Amino acid sequence: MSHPRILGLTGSIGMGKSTVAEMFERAGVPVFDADAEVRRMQGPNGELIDAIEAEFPGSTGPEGVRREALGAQVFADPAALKRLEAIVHPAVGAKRQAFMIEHAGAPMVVFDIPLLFEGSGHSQVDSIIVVSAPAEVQRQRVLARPGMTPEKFAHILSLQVPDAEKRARADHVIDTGVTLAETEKQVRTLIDYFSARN
Ligand SMILES: CC(C)(COP(=O)(O)OP(=O)(O)OC[C@H]1O[C@@H](n2cnc3c(N)ncnc32)[C@H](O)[C@@H]1O)[C@@H](O)C(=O)NCCC(=O)NCCS
Ligand SMILES: Nc1ncnc2c1ncn2[C@@H]1O[C@H](COP(=O)(O)OP(=O)(O)OP(=O)(O)O)[C@@H](O)[C@H]1O
Repeated sequence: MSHPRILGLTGSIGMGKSTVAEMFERAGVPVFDADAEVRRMQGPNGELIDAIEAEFPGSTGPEGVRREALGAQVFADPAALKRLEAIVHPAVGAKRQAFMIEHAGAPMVVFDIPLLFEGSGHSQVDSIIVVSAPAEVQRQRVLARPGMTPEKFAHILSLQVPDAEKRARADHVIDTGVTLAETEKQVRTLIDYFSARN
């Protein structure tokens, strides 16, 4: 059976992936937001709470996963991060399957996958779209976020595939170092391009 063309949307921290995903959504393209699914499943009464509490005692509470505390633990310890991913990633896969069934009739869908290159995401998509801006723009955006420090930023960057490599492996790059209107125009152009190919 044919399925909608799957556009995998990715980019490093602060490159504007969420903003661009919203632009696709506004244009009528269904978007699967892996991060949002994770947050839901890790939130109050989320289906992953018990498994995460069992593996990382004390990491959850009435509000669900204590994200800052768990993040501090797993981002400092690659083996712990692997154990968390082993709980989270299969659950995300199941949600994605349900999304595809729901939107089986659409010409194209977007998978918003922060870690497309870091994980196995690239094998699940038909085309890879990378959002990218100059490193200095990225740095300013991320450091403007509450609770972010230059050290934290450097560490998260070290866990991610470098922007240059992402761009090299992309089928299409969306420039987010420009105005929102210019970026939105690039999104429209891509949608037209994929519409014409269906
Ligand atoms: C540890 C958690 C609870 C921390 O949550 P918190 O809200 O503080 O941070 P957030 O999720 O926004 O991540 C911050 C930055 O780290 C990056 N990041 C998140 N998980 C990973 C990972 N497994 N490997 C590398 N980078 C990661 C994100 O892309 C983002 O740029 C959360 O990141 C998590 O559960 N991660 C493991 C699950 C996972 O792989 N999620 C990615 C989407 S499927
Ligand atoms: N042309 C542009 N395209 C996208 N974002 C832009 C642009 N110009 C300014 N911005 C701003 O940059 C920020 C990008 O943040 P956004 O949350 O979209 O990044 P992200 O890549 O999803 O981050 P993370 O991976 O950390 O979750 C937003 O505040 C957005 O308004």
